Amino acid sequence: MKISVIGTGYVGLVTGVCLSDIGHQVTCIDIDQQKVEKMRKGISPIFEPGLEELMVKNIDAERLFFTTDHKAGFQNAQAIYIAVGTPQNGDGSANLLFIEQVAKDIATQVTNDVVVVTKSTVPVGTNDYIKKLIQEQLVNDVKVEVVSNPEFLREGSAVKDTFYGDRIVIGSDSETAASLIEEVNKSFGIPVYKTDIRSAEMIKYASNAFLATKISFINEISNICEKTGANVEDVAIGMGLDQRIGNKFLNAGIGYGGSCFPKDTNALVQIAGNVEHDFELLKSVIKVNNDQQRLLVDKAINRFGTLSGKRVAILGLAFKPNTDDMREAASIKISQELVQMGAEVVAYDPIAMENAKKLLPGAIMYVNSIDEAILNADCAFILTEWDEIKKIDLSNLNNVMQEAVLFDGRNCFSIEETKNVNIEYHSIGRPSVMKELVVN
Ligand SMILES: NC(=O)C1=CN([C@@H]2O[C@H](COP(=O)(O)OP(=O)(O)OC[C@H]3O[C@@H](n4cnc5c(N)ncnc54)[C@H](O)[C@@H]3O)[C@@H](O)[C@H]2O)C=CC1
Ligand SMILES: O=C(O)[C@H]1O[C@H](OP(=O)(O)OP(=O)(O)OC[C@H]2O[C@@H](n3ccc(=O)[nH]c3=O)[C@H](O)[C@@H]2O)[C@H](O)[C@@H](O)[C@@H]1O
Repeated sequence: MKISVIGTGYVGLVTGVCLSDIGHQVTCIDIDQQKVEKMRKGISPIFEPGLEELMVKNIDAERLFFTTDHKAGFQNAQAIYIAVGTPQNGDGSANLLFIEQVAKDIATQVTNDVVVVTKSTVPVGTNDYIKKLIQEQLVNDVKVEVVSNPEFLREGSAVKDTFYGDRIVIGSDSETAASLIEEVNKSFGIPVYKTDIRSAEMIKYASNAFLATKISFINEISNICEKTGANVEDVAIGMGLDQRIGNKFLNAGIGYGGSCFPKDTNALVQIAGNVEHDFELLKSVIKVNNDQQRLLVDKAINRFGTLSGKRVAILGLAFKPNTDDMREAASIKISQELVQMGAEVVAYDPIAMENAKKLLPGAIMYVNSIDEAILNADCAFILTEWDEIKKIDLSNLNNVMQEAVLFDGRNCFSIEETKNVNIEYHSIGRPSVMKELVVN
């Protein structure tokens, strides 16, 4: 089938590439000329495992194309996917400016009957609004149907999630349009759940809000564990053995970040507010998350009294491993606080440093390895659980750091192994390990 995808970010590019890989003729459209030129050469503008290989394969097979020209990109397409950003407005609501522009692009430049598929995360009722905008501005005599097809992929495993996702949700008021999109996805072999448009839109927000709730819940439990002497990892394992609870998304840490949980939870509070529903539970989830992002800094202040003049190594900057995305990463707030307190901050991330430089305070020093970051440091903060960071040689810390004090926001190490190498180790929801004094 001939398909167009508008927007080549984490969702649009992965969707376009994977649809081409299952045999469709896909044209990806973006307004960013530089990005398009890169992608034409088979270079991915984002770091996403496995993506570039598939791009090259499908460009070579002449199934995958890139353009900045909407009209050319829409030519003969049976489905046009919308995958542009829906960032957060100042009040927390979703900003639909990119969506509105795309609706205009479609209305004015489509020349054949088409099904418009919304992948972007949009508030309940937005697909009806998109349909209205398109109908109002339509230039040619063509039939346009609208389908909601929310995306559930995770950054860092986006390609895998697209091929092996748990479900594909298709929301439509047209059986023909829904069937066409089911057909597009057939080769993925993933269970399809068809529903009405508004329910599909709500499934996306409810899913992200529920996952965020799970994280804030375990983070609250972790704070109580710290005060009562329990170990949150054992608690999470014990809880997760109950299949009604499940063992996923119970990793306590420094709170959720990323381009979606923070913005989508805020947007759902707004969506609820618009129909006079005060979503108290979700507001608490958001508050718990904001507080959790401060936790490591508080622990460090308790330990050192002041961080002024201390050399602090930050290991990991991205909001999660295997991505270069820095949007709403906990490292932003944490590094700002450290710099404000007068700490000398040295940071390392295997992939996200270039993006980090655009968002983090100018005073931060960036280095190219963990070893350089921890050299002579008074303490180290672990903010992202990259494999490389989980493999640090703990036994060497006493030799290279000023003081071997670790504040681990991702529980990368067991309490036992940190005791064995005699370092000071503060983690989340688990007892702190203090250094034993060795008397000669
Ligand atoms: N990032 C993620 O992991 C996920 C994101 N989502 C949702 O998917 C949507 C897209 O998210 P991302 O891929 O992260 O966005 P992004 O911000 O990475 O990419 C959006 C792209 O759209 C392009 N664009 C903007 N206006 C355009 C126009 N008129 N014509 C053509 N291209 C245009 C931009 O240049 C940019 O390349 C959002 O609604 C997000 O909430 C949903 C699931 C996962
Ligand atoms: O709508 C979206 O954009 C996407 O948002 C999340 O995906 P993503 O943000 O890429 O990454 P996650 O793996 O969900 O992690 C989000 C944040 O939660 C944190 N997290 C996750 C799991 C956990 O147990 N504990 C925890 O603190 C991670 O460190 C990270 O900061 C959802 O998992 C996807 O299903 C959804 O499509």
